[in-house]
Amino acid sequence: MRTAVLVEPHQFELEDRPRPMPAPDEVLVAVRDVGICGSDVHYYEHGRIGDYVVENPLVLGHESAGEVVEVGEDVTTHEVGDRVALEPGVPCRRCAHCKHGDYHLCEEVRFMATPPHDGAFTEYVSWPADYAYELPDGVSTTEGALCEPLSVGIHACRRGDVGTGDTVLVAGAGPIGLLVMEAARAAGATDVIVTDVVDEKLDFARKRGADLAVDAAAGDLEAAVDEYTDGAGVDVVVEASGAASSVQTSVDVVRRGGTVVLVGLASEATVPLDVLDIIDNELDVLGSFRYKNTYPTAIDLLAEGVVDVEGIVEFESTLDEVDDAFRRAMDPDVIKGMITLDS
Ligand SMILES: NC(=O)C1=CN([C@@H]2O[C@H](COP(=O)(O)OP(=O)(O)OC[C@H]3O[C@@H](n4cnc5c(N)ncnc54)[C@H](O)[C@@H]3O)[C@@H](O)[C@H]2O)C=CC1
Ligand SMILES: CC(=O)[C@H](N)C(=O)O
Repeated sequence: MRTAVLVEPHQFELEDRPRPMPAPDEVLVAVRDVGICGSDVHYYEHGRIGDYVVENPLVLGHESAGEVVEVGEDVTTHEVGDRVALEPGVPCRRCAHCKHGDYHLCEEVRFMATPPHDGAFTEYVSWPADYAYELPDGVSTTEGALCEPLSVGIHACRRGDVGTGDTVLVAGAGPIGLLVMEAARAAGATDVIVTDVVDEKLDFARKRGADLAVDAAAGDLEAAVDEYTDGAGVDVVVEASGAASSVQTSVDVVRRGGTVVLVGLASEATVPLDVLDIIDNELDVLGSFRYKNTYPTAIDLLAEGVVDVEGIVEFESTLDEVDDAFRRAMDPDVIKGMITLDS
């Protein structure tokens, strides 16, 4: 099977690898769509993300969906021909976190495209059946692949307890921020303010229904939020830019008693933060890491037409064009690229 392998930064090789055999509890999936995530681009450019270093050739891609072509002997839940979205992180199922229900915090998780685990830029993936979610008619495999970043948005909104009538500020209009916006609307937020520092991203957010889109670099964000909320501040901020300065700004624009959810991975591990602001205003400042139990929700929201994810895809390429696709995805103005396969 054709597989795009990152052999060193900025260099993919298309290899012919043996097709995997499904284990008894797995399904073999012919991959149809794989999103290019910011983390894939980061590994492509730098060969590492923090402590995760690409020491051996790695298959990238963790936002994937496809069609079941074979089922393991113990699998009773799936049939050949089912279209499925693959949840890319499979936990150990035995540790305290797994037993507590926080399987996304499992330290033994096997997460696609995170060294040393291969991802989905390949023709076939064999994956545990219970992490392969059937897509109903009407939900495309492109949407199935985008259940992954949508899940990040759903989990962040659950962490922030976003609810009916809330005003939510989303910092960063990349794919994650835009899908946080979708998840916040689905959770009942009536007002969504989006910030970015790139005009094209702000325009894109406006076109996708942001009530207010503000340039965070222009220096008047707090005033803009004050004006929009009559001085109250927003109920929830979801920080999805990863910009260090945006962490303090998030604390500045949330209302007293409100919640700040940190999703963006700040490039500097320590960021300045006025702790008195947090105490005096009794803020909840929470981390949000990946997701748990979100795929069924994401698929329901897509089936009901409550969220739009395909609208963030700006280009599609084939596996043979993976190098070009990654070069294109490196453009800061581009939101999302997809690799499509037709094996
Ligand atoms: N916690 C988690 O589980 C996950 C975290 N992430 C992180 O979430 C962040 C967002 O991911 P993507 O949307 O893929 O990244 P992205 O880089 O495509 O989007 C970030 C956006 O923030 C904008 N930005 C930069 N500085 C800003 C500022 N000061 N204020 C407002 N916006 C600003 C950029 O122009 C860009 O549009 C990244 O840091 C990523 O590593 C991504 C997936 C999962
Ligand atoms: C941080 C990322 O972008 C990636 N989706 C991951 O969950 O590791």
